[in-house]
Amino acid sequence: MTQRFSFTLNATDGKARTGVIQTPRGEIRTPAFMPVGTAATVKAMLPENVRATGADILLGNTYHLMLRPTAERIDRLGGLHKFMNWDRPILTDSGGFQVMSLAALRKLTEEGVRFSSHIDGSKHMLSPERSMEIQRLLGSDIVMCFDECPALPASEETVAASMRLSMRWAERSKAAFGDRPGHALFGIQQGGVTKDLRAESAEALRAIGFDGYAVGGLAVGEGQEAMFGVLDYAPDMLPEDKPRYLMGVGKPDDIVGAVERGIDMMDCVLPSRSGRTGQAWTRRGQVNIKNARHMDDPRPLDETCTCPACRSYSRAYLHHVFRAGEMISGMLLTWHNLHYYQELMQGLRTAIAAGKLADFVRDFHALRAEGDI
Ligand SMILES: CNc1nc2cc3c(=O)[nH]c(N)nc3c(CCN)c2[nH]1
Ligand SMILES: [Zn+2]
Repeated sequence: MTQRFSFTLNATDGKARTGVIQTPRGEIRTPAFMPVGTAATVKAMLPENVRATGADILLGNTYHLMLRPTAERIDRLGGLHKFMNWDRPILTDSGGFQVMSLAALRKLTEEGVRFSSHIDGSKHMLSPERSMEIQRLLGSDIVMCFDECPALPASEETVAASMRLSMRWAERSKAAFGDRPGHALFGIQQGGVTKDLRAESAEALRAIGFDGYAVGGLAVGEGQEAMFGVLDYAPDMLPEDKPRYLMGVGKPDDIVGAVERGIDMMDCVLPSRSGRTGQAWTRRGQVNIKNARHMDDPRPLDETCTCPACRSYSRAYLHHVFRAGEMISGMLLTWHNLHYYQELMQGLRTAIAAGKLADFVRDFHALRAEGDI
Protein backbone atom coordinates (compact mmCIF):
# COMPACT_ATOMS: atom_id res chain seq x y z
CA MET A 1 0.00 0.00 0.00
CA THR A 2 1.78 3.10 -1.18
CA GLN A 3 1.83 6.07 1.19
CA ARG A 4 2.68 8.52 -1.58
CA PHE A 5 0.93 10.03 -4.53
CA SER A 6 2.73 9.39 -7.84
CA PHE A 7 2.03 9.41 -11.57
CA THR A 8 3.68 6.99 -14.01
CA LEU A 9 3.38 7.45 -17.78
CA ASN A 10 3.35 4.03 -19.49
CA ALA A 11 2.87 4.95 -23.15
CA THR A 12 2.12 7.85 -25.46
CA ASP A 13 0.56 8.02 -28.93
CA GLY A 14 0.94 11.48 -30.43
CA LYS A 15 -0.07 13.86 -27.65
CA ALA A 16 -2.20 11.20 -25.95
CA ARG A 17 -0.84 9.45 -22.82
CA THR A 18 -1.77 6.42 -20.79
CA GLY A 19 -0.48 5.76 -17.28
CA VAL A 20 -1.30 5.15 -13.63
CA ILE A 21 -1.73 7.46 -10.65
CA GLN A 22 -0.77 5.67 -7.44
CA THR A 23 -2.56 6.81 -4.26
CA PRO A 24 -2.77 5.27 -0.75
CA ARG A 25 -6.39 4.31 -1.53
CA GLY A 26 -5.66 2.61 -4.83
CA GLU A 27 -4.55 3.31 -8.38
CA ILE A 28 -6.19 5.40 -11.08
CA ARG A 29 -5.73 4.21 -14.68
CA THR A 30 -5.39 7.12 -17.07
CA PRO A 31 -6.94 8.44 -19.16
CA ALA A 32 -9.61 8.27 -16.45
CA PHE A 33 -13.25 9.30 -16.28
CA MET A 34 -14.52 10.31 -12.82
CA PRO A 35 -18.25 9.80 -12.11
CA VAL A 36 -19.67 12.75 -10.15
CA GLY A 37 -20.89 12.01 -6.62
CA THR A 38 -21.91 15.55 -5.68
CA ALA A 39 -23.90 15.01 -2.45
CA ALA A 40 -21.95 11.92 -1.35
CA THR A 41 -23.70 9.68 -3.87
CA VAL A 42 -23.46 8.96 -7.59
CA LYS A 43 -27.17 9.43 -8.11
CA ALA A 44 -29.20 6.21 -8.61
CA MET A 45 -26.11 4.00 -8.14
CA LEU A 46 -24.76 1.91 -5.25
CA PRO A 47 -21.00 2.52 -4.81
CA GLU A 48 -20.18 -1.14 -5.47
CA ASN A 49 -22.00 -0.87 -8.79
CA VAL A 50 -20.11 2.30 -9.70
CA ARG A 51 -16.96 0.28 -9.08
CA ALA A 52 -18.36 -2.54 -11.22
CA THR A 53 -18.58 -0.16 -14.19
CA GLY A 54 -14.76 0.24 -13.94
CA ALA A 55 -14.45 3.57 -12.13
CA ASP A 56 -11.23 3.99 -10.13
CA ILE A 57 -12.07 7.40 -8.61
CA LEU A 58 -15.13 9.54 -7.84
CA LEU A 59 -15.65 13.28 -7.64
CA GLY A 60 -17.19 15.02 -4.61
CA ASN A 61 -18.15 18.66 -4.15
CA THR A 62 -17.03 21.01 -1.38
CA TYR A 63 -19.91 23.42 -2.03
CA HIS A 64 -22.72 20.89 -1.61
CA LEU A 65 -21.21 18.97 1.32
CA MET A 66 -20.30 22.11 3.31
CA LEU A 67 -23.97 23.14 3.16
CA ARG A 68 -25.38 19.69 3.84
CA PRO A 69 -24.52 17.67 5.96
CA THR A 70 -21.43 19.96 6.64
CA ALA A 71 -17.79 18.91 6.43
CA GLU A 72 -17.50 18.90 10.24
CA ARG A 73 -20.29 16.28 10.56
CA ILE A 74 -18.71 14.08 7.85
CA ASP A 75 -15.35 14.38 9.65
CA ARG A 76 -16.94 13.36 12.98
CA LEU A 77 -18.46 10.34 11.21
CA GLY A 78 -15.09 9.17 9.87
CA GLY A 79 -14.69 11.09 6.63
CA LEU A 80 -16.32 11.00 3.20
CA HIS A 81 -14.99 7.57 2.15
CA LYS A 82 -16.56 5.85 5.17
CA PHE A 83 -19.66 8.06 5.03
CA MET A 84 -20.51 7.13 1.42
CA ASN A 85 -19.02 3.60 1.49
CA TRP A 86 -16.42 4.24 -1.25
CA ASP A 87 -12.90 3.25 -0.15
CA ARG A 88 -11.08 4.14 -3.38
CA PRO A 89 -9.74 7.60 -4.36
CA ILE A 90 -11.99 10.65 -4.21
CA LEU A 91 -11.21 14.00 -5.85
CA THR A 92 -13.13 16.95 -4.43
CA ASP A 93 -13.77 20.16 -6.32
CA SER A 94 -13.03 23.30 -4.33
CA GLY A 95 -16.39 25.06 -4.44
CA GLY A 96 -15.58 28.15 -6.50
CA PHE A 97 -17.29 26.96 -9.65
CA GLN A 98 -20.39 25.71 -7.81
CA VAL A 99 -20.80 28.90 -5.77
CA MET A 100 -20.87 30.95 -8.98
CA SER A 101 -23.34 28.60 -10.67
CA LEU A 102 -25.61 27.71 -7.73
CA ALA A 103 -25.46 30.09 -4.77
CA ALA A 104 -27.54 33.22 -4.34
CA LEU A 105 -26.46 36.69 -3.21
CA ARG A 106 -22.77 36.14 -3.90
CA LYS A 107 -20.17 38.74 -2.88
CA LEU A 108 -16.73 38.18 -4.40
CA THR A 109 -13.72 39.89 -2.82
CA GLU A 110 -9.94 39.27 -2.69
CA GLU A 111 -10.61 37.32 0.51
CA GLY A 112 -13.07 34.88 -1.04
CA VAL A 113 -16.78 34.55 -1.71
CA ARG A 114 -19.64 35.22 0.70
CA PHE A 115 -22.93 33.65 -0.37
CA SER A 116 -26.32 32.38 0.70
CA SER A 117 -27.08 28.68 0.52
CA HIS A 118 -29.32 27.66 -2.40
CA ILE A 119 -30.84 25.12 0.03
CA ASP A 120 -31.96 27.26 2.99
CA GLY A 121 -30.59 30.77 2.42
CA SER A 122 -28.08 30.48 5.31
CA LYS A 123 -24.96 32.64 5.04
CA HIS A 124 -21.59 31.06 4.20
CA MET A 125 -18.15 31.98 2.96
CA LEU A 126 -15.51 30.20 0.96
CA SER A 127 -11.88 31.21 0.67
CA PRO A 128 -8.75 29.29 -0.31
CA GLU A 129 -8.12 28.59 3.38
CA ARG A 130 -11.70 27.50 4.17
CA SER A 131 -11.87 25.33 1.03
CA MET A 132 -8.62 23.55 2.00
CA GLU A 133 -9.99 22.99 5.52
CA ILE A 134 -13.26 21.55 4.19
CA GLN A 135 -11.48 19.22 1.76
CA ARG A 136 -9.18 18.08 4.59
CA LEU A 137 -12.20 17.37 6.84
CA LEU A 138 -13.80 15.39 4.02
CA GLY A 139 -10.59 13.38 3.71
CA SER A 140 -10.41 13.61 -0.09
CA ASP A 141 -7.32 12.18 -1.78
CA ILE A 142 -7.04 14.83 -4.51
CA VAL A 143 -7.80 18.41 -3.42
CA MET A 144 -8.53 21.19 -5.93
CA CYS A 145 -7.32 24.75 -5.49
CA PHE A 146 -9.99 27.33 -4.74
CA ASP A 147 -10.48 29.20 -8.00
CA GLU A 148 -12.88 31.42 -9.87
CA CYS A 149 -14.26 30.25 -13.22
CA PRO A 150 -15.51 33.33 -15.13
CA ALA A 151 -18.88 32.98 -16.84
CA LEU A 152 -18.79 33.40 -20.61
CA PRO A 153 -19.09 35.60 -22.58
CA ALA A 154 -16.51 37.77 -20.82
CA SER A 155 -14.09 40.44 -22.02
CA GLU A 156 -10.40 39.61 -22.12
CA GLU A 157 -9.86 42.14 -19.32
CA THR A 158 -12.43 40.35 -17.16
CA VAL A 159 -10.89 36.95 -17.92
CA ALA A 160 -7.40 38.29 -17.18
CA ALA A 161 -8.42 39.81 -13.85
CA SER A 162 -10.29 36.65 -12.86
CA MET A 163 -7.34 34.42 -13.82
CA ARG A 164 -4.91 36.57 -11.79
CA LEU A 165 -7.22 36.38 -8.77
CA SER A 166 -7.33 32.59 -9.17
CA MET A 167 -3.52 32.49 -9.30
CA ARG A 168 -3.31 34.46 -6.03
CA TRP A 169 -5.86 32.04 -4.60
CA ALA A 170 -3.76 29.11 -5.88
CA GLU A 171 -0.79 30.46 -3.86
CA ARG A 172 -2.99 30.72 -0.75
CA SER A 173 -4.47 27.25 -1.41
CA LYS A 174 -0.98 25.73 -1.55
CA ALA A 175 0.06 27.50 1.67
CA ALA A 176 -3.10 26.37 3.48
CA PHE A 177 -2.87 22.80 2.12
CA GLY A 178 0.51 22.31 3.79
CA ASP A 179 2.48 19.07 3.50
CA ARG A 180 0.12 16.08 3.46
CA PRO A 181 1.89 12.87 2.26
CA GLY A 182 -0.45 10.65 0.26
CA HIS A 183 -2.75 13.55 -0.52
CA ALA A 184 -2.46 15.63 -3.67
CA LEU A 185 -3.21 19.26 -4.46
CA PHE A 186 -4.05 20.18 -8.07
CA GLY A 187 -3.73 23.68 -9.50
CA ILE A 188 -6.32 24.94 -11.99
CA GLN A 189 -5.30 26.81 -15.16
CA GLN A 190 -7.58 29.64 -16.16
CA GLY A 191 -7.39 32.24 -18.94
CA GLY A 192 -10.51 31.59 -21.01
CA VAL A 193 -9.78 31.12 -24.73
CA THR A 194 -6.82 33.56 -24.77
CA LYS A 195 -3.48 31.83 -25.38
CA ASP A 196 -1.33 34.48 -23.64
CA LEU A 197 -3.53 34.35 -20.53
CA ARG A 198 -3.43 30.53 -20.52
CA ALA A 199 0.38 30.72 -20.73
CA GLU A 200 0.57 33.27 -17.89
CA SER A 201 -1.64 31.03 -15.76
CA ALA A 202 0.41 27.91 -16.53
CA GLU A 203 3.64 29.70 -15.61
CA ALA A 204 2.14 30.94 -12.34
CA LEU A 205 0.99 27.42 -11.42
CA ARG A 206 4.36 25.85 -12.33
CA ALA A 207 6.15 28.38 -10.11
CA ILE A 208 3.94 27.43 -7.17
CA GLY A 209 4.22 23.68 -7.89
CA PHE A 210 1.38 21.15 -7.73
CA ASP A 211 0.88 17.37 -7.82
CA GLY A 212 -1.39 17.75 -10.85
CA TYR A 213 -2.79 20.47 -13.08
CA ALA A 214 -6.36 21.04 -14.22
CA VAL A 215 -7.52 22.91 -17.30
CA GLY A 216 -10.37 24.98 -15.91
CA GLY A 217 -12.62 27.63 -17.40
CA LEU A 218 -13.86 25.42 -20.24
CA ALA A 219 -17.11 23.58 -20.98
CA VAL A 220 -18.90 26.75 -19.93
CA GLY A 221 -20.74 27.33 -23.21
CA GLU A 222 -17.84 28.08 -25.56
CA GLY A 223 -18.71 25.09 -27.75
CA GLN A 224 -16.59 22.10 -28.78
CA GLU A 225 -14.65 23.88 -31.52
CA ALA A 226 -13.47 26.67 -29.22
CA MET A 227 -12.75 24.16 -26.45
CA PHE A 228 -10.62 22.00 -28.75
CA GLY A 229 -8.94 25.17 -29.96
CA VAL A 230 -7.73 25.82 -26.40
CA LEU A 231 -6.87 22.16 -25.88
CA ASP A 232 -4.68 22.29 -28.98
CA TYR A 233 -2.16 24.25 -26.87
CA ALA A 234 -3.17 24.48 -23.19
CA PRO A 235 -2.26 20.96 -21.93
CA ASP A 236 1.25 21.30 -23.41
CA MET A 237 1.77 24.39 -21.21
CA LEU A 238 1.43 22.19 -18.12
CA PRO A 239 4.18 19.90 -16.72
CA GLU A 240 4.19 16.73 -18.83
CA ASP A 241 5.12 14.47 -15.88
CA LYS A 242 2.01 15.38 -13.88
CA PRO A 243 -1.65 14.44 -14.47
CA ARG A 244 -3.68 16.88 -16.57
CA TYR A 245 -7.38 17.12 -15.60
CA LEU A 246 -9.97 18.73 -17.88
CA MET A 247 -12.83 19.85 -15.63
CA GLY A 248 -16.47 19.22 -16.48
CA VAL A 249 -16.05 17.29 -19.75
CA GLY A 250 -18.04 15.84 -21.37
CA LYS A 251 -19.90 14.11 -24.18
CA PRO A 252 -18.17 10.96 -25.54
CA ASP A 253 -16.75 12.83 -28.56
CA ASP A 254 -15.50 15.63 -26.28
CA ILE A 255 -13.67 13.00 -24.22
CA VAL A 256 -12.03 11.39 -27.26
CA GLY A 257 -10.89 14.79 -28.56
CA ALA A 258 -9.54 15.82 -25.16
CA VAL A 259 -7.56 12.58 -24.76
CA GLU A 260 -6.11 13.05 -28.26
CA ARG A 261 -4.88 16.47 -27.06
CA GLY A 262 -3.09 15.18 -23.94
CA ILE A 263 -5.74 15.14 -21.18
CA ASP A 264 -5.46 12.40 -18.53
CA MET A 265 -8.53 12.91 -16.31
CA MET A 266 -12.10 14.17 -16.81
CA ASP A 267 -15.35 14.42 -14.88
CA CYS A 268 -18.90 15.13 -16.02
CA VAL A 269 -22.45 14.77 -14.72
CA LEU A 270 -23.67 13.90 -18.23
CA PRO A 271 -23.76 10.08 -18.06
CA SER A 272 -25.65 10.10 -14.75
CA ARG A 273 -27.81 13.19 -15.31
CA SER A 274 -28.83 12.20 -18.86
CA GLY A 275 -29.54 8.65 -17.65
CA ARG A 276 -32.20 10.11 -15.37
CA THR A 277 -33.74 12.00 -18.31
CA GLY A 278 -34.02 8.90 -20.52
CA GLN A 279 -30.90 9.42 -22.62
CA ALA A 280 -28.56 6.50 -23.26
CA TRP A 281 -25.10 6.91 -24.80
CA THR A 282 -23.92 4.00 -26.92
CA ARG A 283 -20.99 3.32 -29.25
CA ARG A 284 -23.38 3.90 -32.16
CA GLY A 285 -24.79 7.19 -30.80
CA GLN A 286 -27.61 8.33 -28.54
CA VAL A 287 -30.84 6.53 -27.70
CA ASN A 288 -33.62 8.77 -26.38
CA ILE A 289 -35.66 6.02 -24.78
CA LYS A 290 -38.81 8.16 -24.41
CA ASN A 291 -39.16 8.18 -28.21
CA ALA A 292 -42.21 6.15 -29.29
CA ARG A 293 -40.08 4.23 -31.80
CA HIS A 294 -38.74 2.16 -28.89
CA MET A 295 -42.17 1.09 -27.56
CA ASP A 296 -42.17 -2.36 -29.22
CA ASP A 297 -38.44 -2.83 -29.70
CA PRO A 298 -37.28 -6.12 -28.08
CA ARG A 299 -33.59 -5.32 -28.61
CA PRO A 300 -31.30 -4.02 -25.85
CA LEU A 301 -29.83 -0.52 -26.03
CA ASP A 302 -26.65 -2.04 -27.48
CA GLU A 303 -26.29 -5.75 -28.35
CA THR A 304 -22.55 -5.64 -27.62
CA CYS A 305 -22.88 -4.01 -24.18
CA THR A 306 -22.43 -6.26 -21.12
CA CYS A 307 -24.08 -3.93 -18.58
CA PRO A 308 -27.12 -5.15 -16.55
CA ALA A 309 -29.50 -3.00 -18.62
CA CYS A 310 -28.31 -4.43 -21.95
CA ARG A 311 -27.98 -7.99 -20.63
CA SER A 312 -31.53 -8.29 -19.31
CA TYR A 313 -33.86 -5.54 -20.55
CA SER A 314 -35.37 -4.48 -23.88
CA ARG A 315 -35.74 -0.98 -25.22
CA ALA A 316 -39.50 -1.58 -24.95
CA TYR A 317 -39.15 -2.19 -21.22
CA LEU A 318 -36.87 0.82 -20.72
CA HIS A 319 -39.32 2.96 -22.71
CA HIS A 320 -42.18 1.73 -20.51
CA VAL A 321 -40.53 2.30 -17.14
CA PHE A 322 -39.31 5.74 -18.24
CA ARG A 323 -42.81 6.73 -19.35
CA ALA A 324 -44.23 5.30 -16.11
CA GLY A 325 -41.75 7.36 -14.06
CA GLU A 326 -40.37 4.23 -12.39
CA MET A 327 -37.11 4.56 -10.41
CA ILE A 328 -35.62 1.56 -12.22
CA SER A 329 -35.49 3.68 -15.37
CA GLY A 330 -32.90 6.08 -13.92
CA MET A 331 -31.04 3.21 -12.29
CA LEU A 332 -30.67 1.14 -15.48
CA LEU A 333 -29.86 4.04 -17.83
CA THR A 334 -27.36 5.56 -15.38
CA TRP A 335 -25.69 2.17 -14.96
CA HIS A 336 -25.53 1.69 -18.74
CA ASN A 337 -24.14 5.18 -19.36
CA LEU A 338 -21.43 4.91 -16.70
CA HIS A 339 -20.55 1.44 -18.02
CA TYR A 340 -20.30 2.81 -21.57
CA TYR A 341 -18.11 5.73 -20.43
CA GLN A 342 -15.72 3.36 -18.67
CA GLU A 343 -15.64 1.05 -21.70
CA LEU A 344 -14.72 4.10 -23.79
CA MET A 345 -11.89 4.99 -21.36
CA GLN A 346 -10.59 1.40 -21.40
CA GLY A 347 -10.68 1.44 -25.19
CA LEU A 348 -8.68 4.67 -25.24
CA ARG A 349 -6.11 3.36 -22.73
CA THR A 350 -5.65 0.13 -24.71
CA ALA A 351 -5.40 1.94 -28.04
CA ILE A 352 -2.79 4.42 -26.75
CA ALA A 353 -0.75 1.58 -25.19
CA ALA A 354 -0.79 -0.19 -28.58
CA GLY A 355 -0.01 2.96 -30.59
CA LYS A 356 -3.37 2.53 -32.35
CA LEU A 357 -5.22 5.64 -31.17
CA ALA A 358 -5.79 6.94 -34.72
CA ASP A 359 -7.54 3.67 -35.67
CA PHE A 360 -9.62 3.75 -32.47
CA VAL A 361 -10.72 7.35 -33.12
CA ARG A 362 -11.56 6.59 -36.75
CA ASP A 363 -13.71 3.60 -35.72
CA PHE A 364 -15.28 5.63 -32.89
CA HIS A 365 -16.54 8.28 -35.33
CA ALA A 366 -17.42 5.82 -38.11
CA LEU A 367 -19.81 3.90 -35.83
CA ARG A 368 -21.69 6.94 -34.55
CA ALA A 369 -24.83 7.86 -36.39
CA GLU A 370 -26.34 11.28 -35.92
CA GLY A 371 -29.57 11.71 -33.95
CA ASP A 372 -31.62 9.09 -32.17
CA ILE A 373 -30.77 5.49 -33.03
C1 LIG B 1 -19.55 21.43 -16.92
N1 LIG B 1 -18.48 22.33 -17.22
C2 LIG B 1 -17.57 22.68 -16.28
N2 LIG B 1 -16.60 23.60 -16.50
C3 LIG B 1 -15.91 23.70 -15.33
C4 LIG B 1 -14.84 24.53 -14.96
C5 LIG B 1 -14.38 24.47 -13.63
C6 LIG B 1 -13.32 25.35 -13.18
O1 LIG B 1 -12.77 26.19 -13.94
N3 LIG B 1 -12.94 25.29 -11.87
C7 LIG B 1 -13.51 24.38 -11.01
N4 LIG B 1 -13.06 24.37 -9.74
N5 LIG B 1 -14.47 23.51 -11.40
C8 LIG B 1 -14.94 23.56 -12.69
C9 LIG B 1 -16.01 22.70 -13.08
C10 LIG B 1 -16.65 21.71 -12.14
C11 LIG B 1 -16.11 20.31 -12.46
N6 LIG B 1 -16.82 19.27 -11.77
C12 LIG B 1 -16.48 22.80 -14.40
N7 LIG B 1 -17.52 22.17 -15.03
ZN1 LIG C 1 -25.46 -1.33 -21.63
